[in-house]
Amino acid sequence: MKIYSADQIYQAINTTIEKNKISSNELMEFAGIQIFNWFHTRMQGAQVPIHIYCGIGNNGGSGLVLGRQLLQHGYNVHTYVVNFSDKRTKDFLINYDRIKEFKVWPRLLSSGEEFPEMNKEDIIVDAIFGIGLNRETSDWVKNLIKYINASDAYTVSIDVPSGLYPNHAPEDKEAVIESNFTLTGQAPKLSFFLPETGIYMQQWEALNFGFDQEYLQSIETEVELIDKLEILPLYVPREKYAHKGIYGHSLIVGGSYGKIGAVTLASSACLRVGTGLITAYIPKCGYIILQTSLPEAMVICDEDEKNITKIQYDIEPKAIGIGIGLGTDAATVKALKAFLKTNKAPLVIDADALNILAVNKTLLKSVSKGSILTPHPKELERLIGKWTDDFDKLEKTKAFSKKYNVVVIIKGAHTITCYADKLYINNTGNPGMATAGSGDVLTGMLTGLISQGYDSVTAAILGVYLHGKAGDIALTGLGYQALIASDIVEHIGDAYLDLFKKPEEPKEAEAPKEEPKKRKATQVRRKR
Ligand SMILES: NC(=O)C1=CN([C@@H]2O[C@H](COP(=O)(O)OP(=O)(O)OC[C@H]3O[C@@H](n4cnc5c(N)ncnc54)[C@H](OP(=O)(O)O)[C@@H]3O)[C@@H](O)[C@H]2O)[C@@H](O)CC1
Ligand SMILES: Nc1ncnc2c1ncn2[C@@H]1O[C@H](COP(=O)(O)OP(=O)(O)O)[C@@H](O)[C@H]1O
Ligand SMILES: [K+]
Repeated sequence: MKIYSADQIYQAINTTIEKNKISSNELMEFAGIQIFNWFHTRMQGAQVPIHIYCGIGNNGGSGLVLGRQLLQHGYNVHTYVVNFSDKRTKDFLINYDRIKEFKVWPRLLSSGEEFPEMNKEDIIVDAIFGIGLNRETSDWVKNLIKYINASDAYTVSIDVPSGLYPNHAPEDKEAVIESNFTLTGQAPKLSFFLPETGIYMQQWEALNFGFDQEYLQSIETEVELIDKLEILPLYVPREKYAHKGIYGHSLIVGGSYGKIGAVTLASSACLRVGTGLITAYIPKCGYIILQTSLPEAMVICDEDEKNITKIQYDIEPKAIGIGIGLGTDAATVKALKAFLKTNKAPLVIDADALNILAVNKTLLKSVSKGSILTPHPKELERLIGKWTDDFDKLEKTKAFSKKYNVVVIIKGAHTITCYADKLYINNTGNPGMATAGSGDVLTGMLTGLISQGYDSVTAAILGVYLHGKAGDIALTGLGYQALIASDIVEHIGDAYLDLFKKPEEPKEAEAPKEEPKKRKATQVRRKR
């Protein structure tokens, strides 16, 4: 799914209006009705008080359309206008007038006013700011946002949690709505997926706001969200007459005394993802461990007992995963330097190999074409330096990727694959994967995918997706705490099989039950 910038969304709104010869207000009405339908399907007429906070721009206008629709259908609605400016938009004003048809006069909130009384069982709709936010909010609006956050009532934001910019970091972390559910127009925004800004919402859903589809499809975006739909065209099926030689010989270089398990995990993941052959290059101390725990793997031993001191072999690997469990012994650093100068095979560089590169940056020039770097946040910082916020981190990573012509995978809850100016945000995976060795599994998978012939960008996008999906499937029956890295390996097959499962049919709206929906909503609510 494409992720549009705020400018691109405004362009889409303007194009939709011009091309389809509709007014901006008609488009807002359409969006407001979609939001109303979302509520109506879930609430089925329940008389829970709904407090709608509307700004004076078009986000607020959409809130007023929702308010009018809810009133028309007999809901218990309280509307407020957050009067942060006297520059009200035309469509806000049209809808401000129209809600009065229902003999409802929204309460005006401005500096110095008491904030409305609310109960924690109520529902709040946040339509204060949308993507038009362009500067820090005034103190009283910030206080209102803090008041809403402290209310403990279920909060649904329209388009974005107010105070959150789609494409850069908020100046003040307290001046952002903590939303339980964000109903976003057409496609999610970049800030929904970054660790510092994604925390402002628990869930989101993209609603059809009626923007011109043809135009949306024609826009090139820098950012894409990766789900099954994006993955299916990347998958290459196996040939009937295939033999193991076709799917490549992978080499995993790593391990040191006490860290042979990392190589075992990566090698088994590499096999499970489909490599034809696998060899592990390890220090002598790992020989029996590896041959016993993974009989499918071949092993080449370094002459040293505990560390890798020379990377030499007589095989021709199609891809090499390097760095896991490697350590940073002086002899290992020397071996890595010598190896990088002669190696031509694409690399998947992880863990200590990244740390060695970070303190010997000139070595980055010797990294072979088509290589992938897989840093977790600390390793990334060592490579690209400190960043001011997550958006700055992305810019620095892009610059790094371009400078050294490498794919960089920024590991995290939403792992991001960066190649030059493009960012691919992964949407599988779960916090159960924050466990020792899960990164080693990813390294093995990526190596195995390149060996099978996927180019490095495709291998990165596909590998990260399958890794997360395997973790998600493993989670069932295990739970977050018990999931360990070997479980991810064991479910790689299921992650492949899941690609070909039909998507679940959308469930019909449930008939209203005695228990009102809002109870359910309050029970699952977890504000920070
Ligand atoms: N037909 C349509 O157009 C549709 C629009 N839709 C909806 O419109 C939303 C975008 O609307 P929007 O452009 O009016 O911006 P919005 O976020 O409501 O902000 C209002 C204005 O506030 C101002 N301002 C900014 N920062 C400020 C600050 N810190 N403190 C005080 N004032 C501040 C700034 O104006 P300024 O003062 O800079 O001139 C800004 O323009 C979008 O998110 C979606 O929900 C959908 O319903 C689909 C149909
Ligand atoms: N909260 C999370 N949600 C989804 N995936 C996660 C989460 N935390 C970690 N992961 C994934 O687990 C892996 C951890 O990698 P890494 O930190 O290198 O682990 P290790 O060094 O122990 O192998 C990454 O692929 C990362 O994306
Ligand atoms: K909002």
